[in-house]
Amino acid sequence: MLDVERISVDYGTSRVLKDITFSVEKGECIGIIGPNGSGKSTLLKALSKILKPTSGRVVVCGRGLERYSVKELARYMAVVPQETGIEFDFTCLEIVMMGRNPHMGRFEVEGKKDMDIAREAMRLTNTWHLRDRPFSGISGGERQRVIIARALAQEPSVLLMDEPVSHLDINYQIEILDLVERLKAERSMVVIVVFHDLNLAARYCDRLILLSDSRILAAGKPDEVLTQEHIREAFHANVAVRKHPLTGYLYVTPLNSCGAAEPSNGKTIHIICGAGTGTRLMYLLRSKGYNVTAGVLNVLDSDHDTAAHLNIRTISEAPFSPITPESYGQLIETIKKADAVVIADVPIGWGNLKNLQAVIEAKPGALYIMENDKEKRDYTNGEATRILETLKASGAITVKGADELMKALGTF
Ligand SMILES: Nc1ncnc2c1ncn2[C@@H]1O[C@H](COP(=O)(O)OP(=O)(O)OP(=O)(O)O)[C@@H](O)[C@H]1O
Repeated sequence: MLDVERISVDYGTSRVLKDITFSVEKGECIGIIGPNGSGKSTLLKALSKILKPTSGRVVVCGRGLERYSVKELARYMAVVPQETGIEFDFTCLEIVMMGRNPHMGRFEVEGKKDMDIAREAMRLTNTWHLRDRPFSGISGGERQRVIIARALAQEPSVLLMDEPVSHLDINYQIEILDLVERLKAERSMVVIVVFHDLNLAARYCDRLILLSDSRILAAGKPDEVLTQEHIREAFHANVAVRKHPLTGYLYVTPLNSCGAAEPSNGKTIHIICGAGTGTRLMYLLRSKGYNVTAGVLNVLDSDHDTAAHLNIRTISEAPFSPITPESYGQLIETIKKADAVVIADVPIGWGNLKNLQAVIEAKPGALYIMENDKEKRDYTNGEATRILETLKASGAITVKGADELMKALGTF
């Protein structure tokens, strides 16, 4: 449907896009992502004939872009630009009706069918109530929706959008992107969208193209492209990438430099945690420059996942498996080397009992036990509770939550 064949674009002597190649099928949504200045808008301009590539070509419906007149192309392709550049005082309905121009003959005036299509486009984008308002007198978000309505009124097979929801509030972001997703499926449209928001890109795009340094750094399904490594390379940013527990879509959380930075304050803290009890703690400790170790943790435990994201050395066990003697031995050694040990607010079941026994055996120099106010159920017939009480009696400091622990460590 749309093929991009080795296009390169220069502005003067500077090459902004190098050898870009990809294809898009009907009913597919492709997200173009990348850091500022990586050439996303330039790529959309090259795809829509606003700009002629220095080399390579774009093929739409089996025909080279150069063989389309502007009007002809507009019957296939609609563009929602970043800036509209409309300065004259048209009403919003007039703006949307402009989307019908490519479908009309030279001396034809718009008829009932055109009006019906424009009205429907305005209804879908919730802009019909703005129809008589001057385009220059409405808000940025309203304008963006009117421009999207104009694009829909073109009834395009290919829809190109440059940051279409950047001015929209959260409700309209979702409403417009849901609408585009629906129309893409119903009308078998090709949709290509430039996104700055990586989470929206992951949610709405079938495939992503990550631009960096004028070339395609990665292309594929969102989980193939949105990896920690790719994001670090393209954006120089440290992020955590996970599946959202509610939606199942990937989401990207920026972290500060803690995951990448080398530990800097010379102190090592070992954390005994599990089921998310250590997540915030690991993050806080790493961001304050501590060398952090963790475990024993089962692979698939959310704390294990966090430790991996933050480059925290972890003693790992297979999913749902008990602690082996080897891991237990490693844990004893690790605790002995640490300046302090923190027992996070762990669920006290058989899985963690050996971790607690290791603390008794290894006798850490400093020990902090995190607890909340809730009464905790002990699934070990009281054995884990007895260990915790023994540890408290022998000088462990009890703290409530990660923030209080950080304060306590300030004096450590
Ligand atoms: N008309 C122009 N003349 C010269 N250089 C340009 C022109 N337009 C863009 N550039 C440069 O080309 C590079 C790519 O710009 P482009 O707008 O395509 O990037 P982008 O990825 O869309 O950026 P952003 O995320 O900031 O919107 C930038 O370095 C930009 O300064």
